[in-house]
Amino acid sequence: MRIGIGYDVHQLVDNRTLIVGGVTIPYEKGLLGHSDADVLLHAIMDAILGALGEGDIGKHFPDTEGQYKGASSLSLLKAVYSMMAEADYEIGNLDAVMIAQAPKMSPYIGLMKSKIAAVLHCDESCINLKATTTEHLGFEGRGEGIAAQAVVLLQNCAL
Ligand SMILES: Nc1ccn([C@@H]2O[C@H](COP(=O)(O)O)[C@@H](O)[C@H]2O)c(=O)n1
Ligand SMILES: C[C@@]1(CO)OP(=O)(O)OP(=O)(O)OC[C@H]1O
Repeated sequence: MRIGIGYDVHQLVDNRTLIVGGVTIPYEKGLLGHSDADVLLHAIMDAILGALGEGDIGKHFPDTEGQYKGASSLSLLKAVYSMMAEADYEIGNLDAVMIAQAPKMSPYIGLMKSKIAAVLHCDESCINLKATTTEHLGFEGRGEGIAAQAVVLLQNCAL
């Protein structure tokens, strides 16, 4: 078994679509990034890459490369899943938290879980997603950005 953690932050700005956990969420702002800036999927990918001892998403999908401009983070997650499967690992369980004053994430968590489970070829019961505000404290609390943290346990499926 191998464990990994991931953490990511993206700024909330005007004129961007808000995509979190592979789901488009109606909101007045969206996250800024080279890719679609899906902060939750970025934290999950970093956790998986960490567990594999493979660095982070910046190493595999550099933001200096045009091919990742506007990239769907679900497609990047598919590439991370391929690395994981190639190394004979499967998801044991994954736990993640989104830190956002707004919007309310709970209505979208079911759909996020189904999209992530489909890409990672695991049962939805292996994935736990949650959200918290910071009670208006800090950059998340001021609505300037959204953060996400993830922890993943990988199991060796060749054993
Ligand atoms: N962006 C968010 C933040 C929170 N939630 C849900 O609300 C609950 C209460 O949040 P607190 O920060 O006041 O603890 C939290 O447990 C989440 O279920 C949310 O959906 N979206
Ligand atoms: C996802 C990548 C893809 O170029 O770009 P960003 O959307 O800017 O996201 P970040 O969390 O800064 O990670 C770096 C890159 O891998």
